[in-house]
Amino acid sequence: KEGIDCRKLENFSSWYQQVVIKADLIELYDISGCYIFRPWSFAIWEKIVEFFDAEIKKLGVQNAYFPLFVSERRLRTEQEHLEGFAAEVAWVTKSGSSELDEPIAIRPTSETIIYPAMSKWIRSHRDLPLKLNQWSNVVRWEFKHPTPFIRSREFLWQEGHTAYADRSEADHEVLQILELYRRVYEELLAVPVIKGTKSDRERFAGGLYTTTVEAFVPANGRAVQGATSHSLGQNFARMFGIYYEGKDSGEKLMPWQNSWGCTTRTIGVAVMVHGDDRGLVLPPRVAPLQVVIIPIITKSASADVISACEAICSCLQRANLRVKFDDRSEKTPGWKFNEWELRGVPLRIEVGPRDVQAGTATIARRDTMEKWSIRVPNHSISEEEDAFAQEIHQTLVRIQTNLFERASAERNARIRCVSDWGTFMQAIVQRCMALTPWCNLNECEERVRQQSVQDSLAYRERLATETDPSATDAVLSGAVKTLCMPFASELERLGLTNAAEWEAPAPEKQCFACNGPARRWALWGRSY
Ligand SMILES: O=C1CCCN[C@@H]1CCCn1cnc2cc(F)c(F)cc2c1=O
Ligand SMILES: [Mg+2]
Repeated sequence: KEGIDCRKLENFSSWYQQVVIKADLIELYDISGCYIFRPWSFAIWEKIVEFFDAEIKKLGVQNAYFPLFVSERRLRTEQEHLEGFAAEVAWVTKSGSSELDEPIAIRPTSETIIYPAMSKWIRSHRDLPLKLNQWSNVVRWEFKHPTPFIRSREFLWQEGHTAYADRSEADHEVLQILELYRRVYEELLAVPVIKGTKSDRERFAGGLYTTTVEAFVPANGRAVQGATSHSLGQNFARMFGIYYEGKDSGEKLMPWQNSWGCTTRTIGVAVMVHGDDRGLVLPPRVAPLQVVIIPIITKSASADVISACEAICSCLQRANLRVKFDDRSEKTPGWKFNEWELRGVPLRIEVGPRDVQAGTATIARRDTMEKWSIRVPNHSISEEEDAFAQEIHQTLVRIQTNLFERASAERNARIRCVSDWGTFMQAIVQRCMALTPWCNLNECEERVRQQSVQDSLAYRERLATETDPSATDAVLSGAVKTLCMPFASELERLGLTNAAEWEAPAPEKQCFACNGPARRWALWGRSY
């Protein structure tokens, strides 16, 4: 199959649609917004699940499974929380040719399914803390343009739902889970994220506060919400009648609840951040295949080359690396090089006749496209085999680190600290994120959203007249919104050293948009 026929930085959306198909991550499907997860992407999700599931079990979370369906009555338990989402709910109204008496919703999230059960299970303080998680699919009938992995009408996720007697324990868990989400992105997917709190406008309205990890796609200048961890306070306990008997007095108390979710959007973010014009670039930690071995066969020396490849393959398999010997005789080495580069395999080992004579092989890194010669072990000496496997493992670690450092440098270069509207809009039209002193008022955020749309349209017009019309499609569409209010520690981690004022802007600081008193530092950007 042919490679990607456009450049990532020239036509990002076409590049992305081609990569997800040609790297065998997904197959298209005849229902809009729905995609088939082929093994190459499902294996990545499995790595994320394996890591996160093990970590939440260390925190005492138990997995359970709740029904896919929820009655209309039950879904409407929480009116205001639903009203904003009603258009996204998918309903079953028939079975066979007969209408159902009552329409049944397909879960878009499971609060209204889980919390009535929780109110039965939580009676005494001894029933707390209750910590449940569900791995499942959910359906949200989005109307915005679908994007594989990033925005789809069905996606896979985990949703955690916990209840605590002690508020501080609940608050602590919110941040523990957020740290796990950071690790999923930064340690598994090599994608840098920024932790912070959502503004009043962006948070989960049914809860108390929302924390988030925010990613960024330099190639198109858009931020992506990576995963969210909410404190619900006692709001849902009140709504669903979840009470328990206090320890000393028999009084009825409400637990403090959290909910947290991470979805298959993770896969799309990694594709967008690391991919290049040759296709997918996979972080070794989640790569379904870490090393592919390719024989360079000539008439004469084929048997020796094949056995040399097989020996290398079994040596690396014994070292628990995910390795494949591509011995297909009907494909040329060149074809195989392109295929495995397109699919993002981190390392390639080539073995030709001269290598067999010299006891060497050629190794090629997918992230830097560097190629060099290495010594292969004498396969009867186990120390040499161990050393070889160790060397390959070290190289994979270097690739993982390089991907994270490269993505971090690119992301950091796209954060502008600004304190007035002009430089704010300049940052935005230059496809950057903007860190600003902000009043933290809802109506101010609303005005920034509206004004930013107008200003970038005006900017687009000016561009169209002054320069070539094509320059205008460089100006992103869509409103600017707050991505998060970064934790002070995050701003230090970003190397923004004047941390002293990061806890809160100095009192004389004014909001960049309305000049009112600045109370927070806010990170803004265009997002998915
Ligand atoms: O984000 C999470 C983490 C996992 C558990 N749920 C929370 C809040 C989900 C917020 N949300 C998000 N989207 C929704 C879409 C709907 F169609 C709908 F009926 C409800 C919702 C909805 O409540
Ligand atoms: Mg939504």
